[in-house]
Amino acid sequence: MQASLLNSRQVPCPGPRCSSARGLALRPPVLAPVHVQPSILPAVHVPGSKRVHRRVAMHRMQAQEESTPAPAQEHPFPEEADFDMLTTRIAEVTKNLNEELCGCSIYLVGMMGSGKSTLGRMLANTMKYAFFDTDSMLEKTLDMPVSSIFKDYGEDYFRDCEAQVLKQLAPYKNLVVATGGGAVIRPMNWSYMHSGVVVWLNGPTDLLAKRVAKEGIEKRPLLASPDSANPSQEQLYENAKAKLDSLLEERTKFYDSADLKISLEGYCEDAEKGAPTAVVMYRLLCALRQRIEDTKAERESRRNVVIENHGDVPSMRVQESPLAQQQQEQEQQQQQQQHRDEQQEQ
Ligand SMILES: Nc1ncnc2c1ncn2[C@@H]1O[C@H](COP(=O)(O)OP(=O)(O)O)[C@@H](O)[C@H]1O
Ligand SMILES: O=C(O)C1=C[C@@H](OP(=O)(O)O)[C@@H](O)[C@H](O)C1
Repeated sequence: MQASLLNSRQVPCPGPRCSSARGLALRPPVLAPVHVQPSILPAVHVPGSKRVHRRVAMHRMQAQEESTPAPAQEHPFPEEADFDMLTTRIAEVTKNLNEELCGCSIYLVGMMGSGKSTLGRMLANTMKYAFFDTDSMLEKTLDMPVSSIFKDYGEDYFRDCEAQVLKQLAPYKNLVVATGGGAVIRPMNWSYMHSGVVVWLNGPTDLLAKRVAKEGIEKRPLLASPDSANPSQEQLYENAKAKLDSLLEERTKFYDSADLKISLEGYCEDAEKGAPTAVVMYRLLCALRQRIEDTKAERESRRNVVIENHGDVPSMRVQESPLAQQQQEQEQQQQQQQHRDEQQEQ
């Protein structure tokens, strides 16, 4: 089965794109944001004999209702947090976030069961972004479940298709994309995902195994065990845990390349269930905001080069930024004060 690349004419030109690989949320707003409209979404041309060519449906899902209140937290909530407080905090941290991100897309990566699809929908809804799930896009395009794609065509073919989907999404802004757990293993996919911010949802494998065992592994062919046709819940969990452990070992080096790493761990009495989706989203939003603040401060503190035109030959001079100047002044004042204190002591 040969992989055919998507005809480039099918991908709307987004304008010049920054090729820098890391921290794209922080990239200066050189681009006019590209707002995704369902009607301009590209058709995904997947490789292989079927050559299915369909318009990709838009999935702007409603946020999943979180019925469980947030559990008591050590971090980020100092005290017992209730759902109202969490909602308020989420609203606070989301304020002006879109403008600051300049529509930068968010790519969720992580192992199976880490909640990429669940969180992705909620995040997209909160940020007023469009949501895409690469597995669902492939299933719709090929008109078959992920497990059948693996069974009938093999994992390589699935990975080729997955790469095509990511390539097609990369030019767009204002997206939350839930990727498949193995998308990270192809280096090329990183070049697509780094058109946005890549966020790793990182949780312990026993938590992930519990979730996928509960859900059933039909959607996740890599977790299927050849040993038993009708596995018990416990066998499902054990098989899933063993497989997830070995996959995580292989993949950690890839996940480590993400821009942000968000913990799924729960706290206190709900520890074994992991943090509720809304709490994970709050952590993610805080991390995004923090990254933006850090970058702003870093930019501010950089020296500016000033070209001066005194006479015939322009000369170049390095000028401190206002923030750096302020810091220098403060340091000077502190030194002077220290000097005065020392003199007084003598
Ligand atoms: N924060 C969470 N708390 C409890 N269950 C969750 C949470 N996030 C996801 N789940 C459940 O875990 C399972 C896997 O979630 P999913 O979003 O499909 O993960 P992924 O897309 O990463 O494979 C689903 O049954 C989902 O309802
Ligand atoms: O980890 C993986 O290699 C896979 C994860 C799955 O997606 P989820 O992570 O959404 O379960 C799906 O893409 C496929 O079964 C392969």
